[in-house]
Amino acid sequence: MIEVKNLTKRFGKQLVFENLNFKINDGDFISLIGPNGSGKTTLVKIMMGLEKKTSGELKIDKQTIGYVPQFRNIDLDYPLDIEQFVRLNLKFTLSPKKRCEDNEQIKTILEKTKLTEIKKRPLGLASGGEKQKAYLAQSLLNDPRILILDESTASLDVEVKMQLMDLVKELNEKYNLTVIFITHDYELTKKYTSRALFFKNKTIEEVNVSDVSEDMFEMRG
Ligand SMILES: Nc1ncnc2c1ncn2[C@@H]1O[C@H](COP(=O)(O)OP(=O)(O)OP(=O)(O)O)[C@@H](O)[C@H]1O
Repeated sequence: MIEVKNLTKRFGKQLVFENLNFKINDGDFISLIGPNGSGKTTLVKIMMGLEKKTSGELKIDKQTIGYVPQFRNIDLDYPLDIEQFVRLNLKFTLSPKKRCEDNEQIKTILEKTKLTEIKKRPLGLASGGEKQKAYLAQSLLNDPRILILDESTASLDVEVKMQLMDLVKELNEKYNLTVIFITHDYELTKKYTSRALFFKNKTIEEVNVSDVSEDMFEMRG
């Protein structure tokens, strides 16, 4: 569970948000929505221990967070294949036992993310959706209990977005994985998430997913 009490963040004199209060339960599929610059990324950075809070409380197990970034294209001549890319975050080891365990873990993750058949494909030649699946697979190393999708579906075709989200939903349901989905996508919010946290007036309020409307995503200013 993640528990936030009166969480406030300032950058110098700039107040990003104040007095955030919410709980996220294990297995929740949460969308984090709000206009540009409202503090979504800052909040997840604080959750991941990459940014300091100014005040308030945050209870979370930092060891168990996986992170999938926004899609960015990768050069055609990128040297690693999909499997090698997924293995990147493994710690180097000389222990044969640990190597065996790592290989098993990678095999399972490639199966979970439906990448087994294309694991030898050079990442640079993979489609946008396949690249995002490779990032998703990499984020599952070390068996995270919380998965943060930071606009991970942006710039993908509609069908590919849905495929990625179907896969994330499957992981959420099968393994009770908690998912926090930062998004500007109104339709994906409605279709996939069960709770929505909305940044408004420098704080957060929970809204019913059925009440989420397009104007909640509008650009600031
Ligand atoms: N390291 C930093 N130093 C100073 N200001 C920052 C820093 N990081 C973010 N900010 C500011 O904090 C505010 C919130 O930014 P943040 O990236 O969290 O918003 P966001 O809701 O994720 O926006 P977007 O939807 O555009 O990604 C912005 O005004 C931003 O300029």
